[in-house]
Amino acid sequence: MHEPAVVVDGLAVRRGRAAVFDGIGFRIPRGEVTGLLGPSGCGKTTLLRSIVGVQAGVRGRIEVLGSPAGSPALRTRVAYATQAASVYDDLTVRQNLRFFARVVGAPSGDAERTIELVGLTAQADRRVDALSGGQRGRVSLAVALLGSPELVVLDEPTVGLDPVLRAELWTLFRRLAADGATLIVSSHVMDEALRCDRLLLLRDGQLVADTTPADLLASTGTTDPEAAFLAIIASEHGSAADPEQAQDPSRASEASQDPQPSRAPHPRHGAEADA
Ligand SMILES: Nc1ncnc2c1ncn2[C@@H]1O[C@H](COP(=O)(O)OP(=O)(O)OP(=O)(O)O)[C@@H](O)[C@H]1O
Repeated sequence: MHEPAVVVDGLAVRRGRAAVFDGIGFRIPRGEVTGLLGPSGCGKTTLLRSIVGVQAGVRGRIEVLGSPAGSPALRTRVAYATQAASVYDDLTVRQNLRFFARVVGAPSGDAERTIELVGLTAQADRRVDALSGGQRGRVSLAVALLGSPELVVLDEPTVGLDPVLRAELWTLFRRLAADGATLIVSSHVMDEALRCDRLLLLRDGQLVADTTPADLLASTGTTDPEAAFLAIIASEHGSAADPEQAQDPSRASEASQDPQPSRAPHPRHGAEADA
């Protein structure tokens, strides 16, 4: 049995004056796709940033591939694609990939491999500023996949994509895991839960479930993950779930939505630590 890819114990994170997490813990197994799901503002990005080692104000233990999160030894082994596409607008897709391939020391040919992986071969010679939002996101994803990292951390990679593209990306995630990579994929679209091997469900900085899709549905007696999430919330509070949220759990904490600003040009190295 392999060591888990990620071990988190007693994680507490403060951002500004507020505590986002106050002592959560879990394990993420290797070679699987773990979905990090929960409403907007629940702490998904903060947790991903903590795992990647770019979040300030972190207490507790986070081990990634056997080393403390953020260790220099993890630089080429862990990839992180933020919500903001972190690529150069005035370069073509291919130029971006070739540039970042040199930065991370990826083998020659890796630029072409990752362009193909994310389905951008036809756009390879287009400048990034001439691409759609979804295509730009996929350029960022291709950069993250350079050098075949062992752990791939993706913050809402399917947001804003049409259903066909979403399905294609999930096929790619499954393929990467089948080839041995560990993926952590955040989403506030509960339907995506069913595509994961494991699920971490967050709400207001609390880990409300650490489970599998099958167990989530079985334990809540529901047939869709959105209803399951609401059933968990309801059981925690001993009350019926809010029918408003039943329409769209992402509305639960919309007031605290706070998009991440654009980060460092290289997703692999993420951003400087901030609040
Ligand atoms: N730079 C910051 N400074 C202070 N508080 C922040 C900062 N960024 C986020 N927060 C707060 O931390 C909490 C968790 O935010 P986070 O971005 O991790 O949530 P999320 O689940 O990723 O949300 P979304 O799905 O909208 O991206 C929220 O209450 C948010 O307002």
